[in-house]
Amino acid sequence: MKLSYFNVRGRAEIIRWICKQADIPLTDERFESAEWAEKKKTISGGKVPVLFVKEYTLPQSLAIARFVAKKGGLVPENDLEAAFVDALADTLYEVMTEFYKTAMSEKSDEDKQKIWKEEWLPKTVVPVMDKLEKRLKGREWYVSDKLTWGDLAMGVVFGDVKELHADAFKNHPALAAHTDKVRALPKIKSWLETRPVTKL
Ligand SMILES: N[C@@H](CCC(=O)N[C@@H](CS)C(=O)NCC(=O)O)C(=O)O
Repeated sequence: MKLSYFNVRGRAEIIRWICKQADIPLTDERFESAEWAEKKKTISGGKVPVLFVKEYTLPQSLAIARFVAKKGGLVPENDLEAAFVDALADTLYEVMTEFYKTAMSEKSDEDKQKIWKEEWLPKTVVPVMDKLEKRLKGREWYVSDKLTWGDLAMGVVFGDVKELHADAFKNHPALAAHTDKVRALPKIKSWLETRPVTKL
């Protein structure tokens, strides 16, 4: 299978993590923004990420993530638990959509940092962190009694948040510990050490 996306973590990173954790071979095709106009013409739907699988081109990051997670045993067998993982992924997707709105704007880097710190973090991220913190107290994994792709999605998002705004985790010790634990999973740790370094 081949994943095609810009040379950023963005909406593709969760898919890359799932494939690493589940040992699913994946060609991680990346392209630069300058190549996009030409590339876009070749992709029905004109958006990325897409997964090339057999003769198909599968769009939508969360559909792709769920597809590879199922293959890799990272979706709970219990339907209700699986739905809670989906709900968690949707919540994190919404959090990141707010982040990308600013990232893609014409604002200066300085203004973007200010908006993320003073608006996005307190208004969008912290209310979600509060909810996650409550649920995680006394639990090893967020939904199920074993690791799911929802935990990986949390690791992707909150790892980045923690690097940017470590202070925000002072009141969220269970979430901080969960983030560290996910990022210390041997296959994830190795990916973090070797993945291309990109801004987003
Ligand atoms: N809901 C879609 C969103 C896809 C999307 O908007 N992708 C952006 C990059 S993150 C894109 O292709 N932008 C270029 C364009 O629209 O021309 C998903 O999660 O995959």
